[in-house]
This record gives sequence, structure tokens and C-alpha cells, in this order.
Amino acid sequence: MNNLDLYAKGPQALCDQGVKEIPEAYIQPQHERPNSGKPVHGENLPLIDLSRLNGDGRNQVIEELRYACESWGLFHLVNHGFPQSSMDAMMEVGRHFFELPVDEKMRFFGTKASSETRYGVVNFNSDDNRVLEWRDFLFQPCHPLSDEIISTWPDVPLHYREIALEYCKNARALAVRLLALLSESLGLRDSFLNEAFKGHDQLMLINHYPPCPQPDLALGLTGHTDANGLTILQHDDVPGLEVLKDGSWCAVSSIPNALVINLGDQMQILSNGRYKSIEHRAVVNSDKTRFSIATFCGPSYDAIIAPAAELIKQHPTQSAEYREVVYGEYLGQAYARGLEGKFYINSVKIQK
Ligand SMILES: O=C(O)CCC(=O)C(=O)O
Ligand SMILES: [Fe+2]
Repeated sequence: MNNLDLYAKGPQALCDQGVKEIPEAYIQPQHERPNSGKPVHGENLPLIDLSRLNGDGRNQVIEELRYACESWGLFHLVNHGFPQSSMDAMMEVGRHFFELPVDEKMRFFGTKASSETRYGVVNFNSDDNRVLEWRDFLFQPCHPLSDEIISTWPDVPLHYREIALEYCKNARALAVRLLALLSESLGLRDSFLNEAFKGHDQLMLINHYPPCPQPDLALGLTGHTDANGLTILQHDDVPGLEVLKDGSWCAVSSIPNALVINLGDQMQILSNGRYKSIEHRAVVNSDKTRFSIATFCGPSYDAIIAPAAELIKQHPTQSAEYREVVYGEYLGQAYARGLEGKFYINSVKIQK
């Protein structure tokens, strides 16, 4: 099958053709289909306001952060210092990328599940029988960067690379700041998590979910936890993100100018299970396109990630809950396995 045939099977092409029924390959088994995700009201889902860090509010913010990470693994973040102009520009140039003619987008087409720049239409390889997801995406490495890596990024639309470069730098600055705050919230020295991550690795994924004629049968993104350390998610105002909380899927609203931060598996390991990587997914709808930009911040590939000794001492059994992992290997195996709930993090849990 050539690339254009593959594109023709992708959700955007199907949407453009005006199909009324989605192909079988996109139909989720009954138990995976989106039910009407019980909405989480704003007051339940934690919202962290970083403007309160200066002065008297500081201890309270750290306390709220601890609560959010222990009970949710996800929170809205406002007054985060990420320039709005950079967020808006990235969303716009990302949108324009997906509007490009097929041949332009297909110049970046790739199927290999790796950290290389690629535009993906259908997310499985031939020996994988998974149900397809109703999205296409653009994936790119963002840190560490070199001219060679930047030269793999899309060179269209105009200014894509400079806008993306600025965005990646802003995301990295926020990640470094958040890791210091998360260290503090765990009672560790400020530099702990940033040091544990060594030089850091950062990837960006732009998800594009076209309207789907049968949204009750499909998913934009299967339920999964992020394999990295923490994810900075910017999404537009079209609903779609859901989190699994106490066994039910709950819709996460979009708050203007806010970012969604969710913890990945490495935070669960480093915190010896005190903080959780949260299972989440994206549902689709029948009339609106939805976009999200996920920045995955994680350790360097050669970093060895293990529960922090200080936190093991505080654990009821005073023992490690997870075995140590080399981050690059963990990520490689998580990619190979594909999205599957908490399967991969559970596989490195020490059986007692
Ligand atoms: O589109 C979303 O809201 C979720 C994206 C996501 O979870 C991911 O890219 O890992
Ligand atoms: Fe995710």
C-alpha cells in the first residue's frame, strides 16, 4: 500500500469524503467505547495558580500541588508564565500544517514508533491488529536539539520552525520550574527531579481529531498513561480529553489560557507510587475538529530512574515499589507495546 492509499484510509480523508459510517477498523470493542463521560465540575479538578507562589500563598500552592498529584495526577495550571503569544502561534501554525495539501503533509509521513519527526495518519503497523484511532498527528523531538534535528521538522507552513522552536523553549522552561516545585511538594530538595532527569528529553505531539460521523463507536486516542515524566498539554476549546478517576471516565474542561499538566509513569516510579500517572484518553465528536499539543518532558534516555531513597524510607513497608528502569529502554518498550492503560507501569512494579 502506498502512502496516499494509507492517507485515504485516514480519518481526515474519510471525513472529507463525507462517509456516514466509519470503517470497521475504527470501531472500538463495546467496553472501550465512550460512554457519556461523567463531567467533572471545575471545583473537583485541581487548579493550580502559580501567581500565588510569591509571598504568603506559597505553602498553600505546594500543598495543593501535592494533593493534585496524589489524588489525580493531573491539574489545570494558570498564571504559568508560558507566553500566550507562543501558545496561540503554535496552535495556529499547527492547525495550518494539517490544512496543507496531502502531498505536503505526506513528505513527513512515517509509521515507525520512535522519537523521530513524523506525520502519522494511521497509528499501527501491519502486524498489529489494534483498532485505529480517529486522529492524525505530527510528532517531533524538541530537546536536546541540534540543527540536524531541526532540519527534520516541517519547513511548512511559513515560520513553522521558528514558532515551534520558541514553543519548545517555553515548554522546557515551564517543565524545569514545575519539576522544582514537584520536588518541593514531595519534601525533596528543589533540584532533585531535575537532577534525576539528567539532561532531559522533550518531545512534542500535535493531535488533530477531525469530526467523526459515529463518535460513539470510535476513540481519538485510546486510554493510556504517558510514559514520560510530566506532560504539558494545550488544548483548544472543543471538549474531548477524559481522565479515568475512581473507575469512571470524566471529561476535562478547557479553561481559557490554562494548560493541563499530567504526570507520567516516571513520576510514579520516582515518587515510589505516591504520585500517580493518570490514565486518560480523547473522545471525538461529530461536528468539530479538535486540536491538542502535548509536550512530553522526560529524563535523558540514559537516565536510570528509581524510587527516591528518601521516599522509600517514608513508605509504609519501607521498600521500593518499582524496579529501576533505564528511561530510553522503558520508552522504547512502551512504544512497542502501544497505548494500553497502565499496563506498562504495572509491569515494572515489584511483586511482593
Ligand atoms: O488530545 C488530548 O487531549 C490528549 C492527548 C494525549 O493524551 C497525548 O497526546 O498523549
Ligand atoms: Fe497522553
